[in-house]
Amino acid sequence: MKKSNIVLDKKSSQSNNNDRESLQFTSERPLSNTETRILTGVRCDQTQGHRLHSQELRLYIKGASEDKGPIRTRPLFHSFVIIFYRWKFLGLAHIPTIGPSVPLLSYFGAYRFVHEAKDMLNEGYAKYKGGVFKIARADRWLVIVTGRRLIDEVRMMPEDKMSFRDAVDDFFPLRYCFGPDIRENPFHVELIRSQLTRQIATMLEDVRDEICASFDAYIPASTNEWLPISTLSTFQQIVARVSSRVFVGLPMCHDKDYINLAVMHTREISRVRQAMNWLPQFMKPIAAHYMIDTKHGLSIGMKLLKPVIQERLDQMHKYGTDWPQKPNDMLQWVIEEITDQGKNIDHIIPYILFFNFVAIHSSSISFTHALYHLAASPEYIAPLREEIETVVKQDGWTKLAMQKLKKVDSFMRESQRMNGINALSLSRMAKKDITLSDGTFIPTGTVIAAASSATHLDSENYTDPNVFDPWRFSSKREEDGENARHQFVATSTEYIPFGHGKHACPGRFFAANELKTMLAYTIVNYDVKFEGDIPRPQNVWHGNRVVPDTSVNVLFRKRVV
Ligand code: HEM
Repeated sequence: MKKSNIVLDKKSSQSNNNDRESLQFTSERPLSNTETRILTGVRCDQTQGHRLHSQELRLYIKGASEDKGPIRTRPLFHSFVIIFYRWKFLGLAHIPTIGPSVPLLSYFGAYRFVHEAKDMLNEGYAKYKGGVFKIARADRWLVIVTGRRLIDEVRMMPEDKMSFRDAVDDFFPLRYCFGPDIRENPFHVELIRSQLTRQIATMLEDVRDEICASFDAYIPASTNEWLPISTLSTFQQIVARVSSRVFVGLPMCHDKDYINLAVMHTREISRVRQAMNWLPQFMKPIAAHYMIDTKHGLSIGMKLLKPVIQERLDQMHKYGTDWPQKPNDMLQWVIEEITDQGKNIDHIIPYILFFNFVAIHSSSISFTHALYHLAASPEYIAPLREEIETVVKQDGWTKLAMQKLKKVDSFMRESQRMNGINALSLSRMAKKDITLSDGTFIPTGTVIAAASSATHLDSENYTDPNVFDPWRFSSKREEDGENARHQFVATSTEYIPFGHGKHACPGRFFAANELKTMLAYTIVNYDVKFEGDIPRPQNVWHGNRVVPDTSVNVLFRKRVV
């Protein structure tokens, strides 16, 4: 049953000689015993803003306790209630649970979520679509919102009501991995949103150049033999190099130690993040201290990048804001911002490592997902080749050409719909008590997320949702007025692999151009198929993360033109 928010009116307050205080409240609606206990144990102190002796706290809450007399809490019971409910339930008992909801047994639910997240999310979606359900994680409950209306509602909520940053911090404590700057001084989001996105057209030639060089280096295929490639690890390296061309420029993007740092640091952080999800909040700082060697990553980054940064600072000192051959990359933009803020160069490295982290994993997984569809169904190659060759002949490898590649765009979008990188999206933490439009009460501190995989496989949103239809979106784009809505980068309440709303991925415009160029390059230069001609292997779920099965190889052969 969904419960609305509770509004309490203070009726009277009395002090006696023993410094005891008794308060009387009335509530708008009858309360359950659980709610009464939560209020008795936790909330009243905060609501009134002054300290009360809990064992003397007398609450008369209309409906719940009027026939039983005042509720008296005892210190031990009080502490138990605080720990038990604040930590585990946080007033979420009214939200249906997938898996056991009894406090200690909920750990089994958390364990099950690691191995069977797909089944649990599908079950919750099928039962409560249009509403919410909750799933246990070892460290807290996660409330899952479903349906277009609630997704739209979450996307529109301002940061002071539903915080994206606090949710990210909860899922993944950025400060332990990158230091405090990313959280406290998040100028990088605007930098990606404006500078990087605006410069895509200028940068695409470098991107394509780096794609050619890194494919040659990592996929040395010939025309007469099939070369097996372990796709995800290979494309982590390729994406690291291609992105680094834009993030730190030449020659650093060719430096093996730097690329190694970019890939390994990203992998390490993902590994730690998974492990940390098993720990209660209060243990995370302690665990982070032992599990994450932040300083090591930052100090290697500093060792490698310091000479480059110093050289650029010298140029800035000599020439001011512009000089011949001034680098046009993210490192330069971060240096300028940090020097404008009057900070020293130690503050630059965390941002560069963070860019690697957000870009490399997400893009290499997304690319591998799409490549698996291509390898499983080589019949898609001919129409894609035809489109690419026609467009590139006319417009070269430009941003305009990428815009015109509607089939390639549709292929990527469809792959992202069916696979994605995460079964959850739009994570937020409630900063205030909120009642959603379906009547569900979400108490302060609750972490919520939208069920993205289930949304993408809902037949109300997509016809034959479980079928990979590479031209699903390019066909729609042919219809009047539908062109923009079905592009790879377009988000909506039915399409949330990049999130939706204010915090939708700011890097998606760059990512889409990079991934489309990589896919188009693969298609015109190689034939691909699975080793053993197997069908596309099922994705592997690690909790809510969705990755391609890395136990299979894709075979590459240089195309005979
Ligand atoms: C295919 C590749 C990518 C995918 C699937 C992806 C997905 C996402 C998602 C789901 C979010 C959270 C949105 C939300 O919960 O509302 C996000 C946020 C973010 N992404 Fe991406 N991303 C990708 C590539 C990139 C790249 C290449 C960059 C940087 C150049 C980037 C930078 C960011 C940043 C900075 C945020 C946080 C935004 C904020 O703080 O408001 N992403 N991304």
